[in-house]
Amino acid sequence: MIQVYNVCKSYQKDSSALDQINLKIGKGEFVYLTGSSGAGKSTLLKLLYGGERPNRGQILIDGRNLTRMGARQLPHIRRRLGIVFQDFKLISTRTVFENVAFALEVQGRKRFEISKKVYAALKNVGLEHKLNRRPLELSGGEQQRVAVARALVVDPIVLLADEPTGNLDPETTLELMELFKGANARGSTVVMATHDRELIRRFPRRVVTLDNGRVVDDSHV
Ligand SMILES: Nc1ncnc2c1ncn2[C@@H]1O[C@H](COP(=O)(O)OP(=O)(O)OP(=O)(O)O)[C@@H](O)[C@H]1O
Repeated sequence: MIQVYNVCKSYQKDSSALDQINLKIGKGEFVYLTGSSGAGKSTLLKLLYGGERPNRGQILIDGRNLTRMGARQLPHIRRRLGIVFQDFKLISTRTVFENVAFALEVQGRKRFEISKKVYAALKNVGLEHKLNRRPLELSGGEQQRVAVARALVVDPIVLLADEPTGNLDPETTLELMELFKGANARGSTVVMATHDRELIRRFPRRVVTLDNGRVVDDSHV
């Protein structure tokens, strides 16, 4: 589902965020990306959804080469991905409902279907009673759950999540992991960046460890 070949990324001339990354992630896998702060986890996720472009190398998602796609083609593949950003990226002028609905509107889904799916996605994260609120009226953890609902509502082929449990209490973290496991069981390939060793211990899966922009370990725990 995800193929990364010899990928290098530098933001500045003399330092590299990612150096010669090679990675294959099969359809339906659940992979943690881990490593210390600055190791390159967010950068790798950004490359996987086309938010940044590599300086060298190729990235294929579902057989399609992201690195060869122009600005016009990229949104087509992105619509099939679910992305949970580290800073949520919710639209502050829109309600919770509208934020989640947006992902389906760009797919051209019918109104009735959108309402049904958005309500179900918000119920899934326990926020159906806040659908008319705006993001800034919610706590950090609630905003994160809206971001998760928005990512899952499209039944993504790939779910990319950057520290999705960062602002959550232990109980909500477990609930979120159940949501991710559910999406994975329904066929989404999951790649999740996390620092949380305890989480990995509780839900053991494949772990790719980055250090200084390189893959230093790739194992199943
Ligand atoms: N927009 C940017 N401009 C310049 N350098 C950047 C930029 N984004 C990241 N970097 C650098 O790239 C390297 C990798 O950063 P990245 O954010 O991918 O790490 P990370 O493993 O996700 O860290 P964290 O766990 O703290 O989120 C770091 O050295 C960082 O300073």
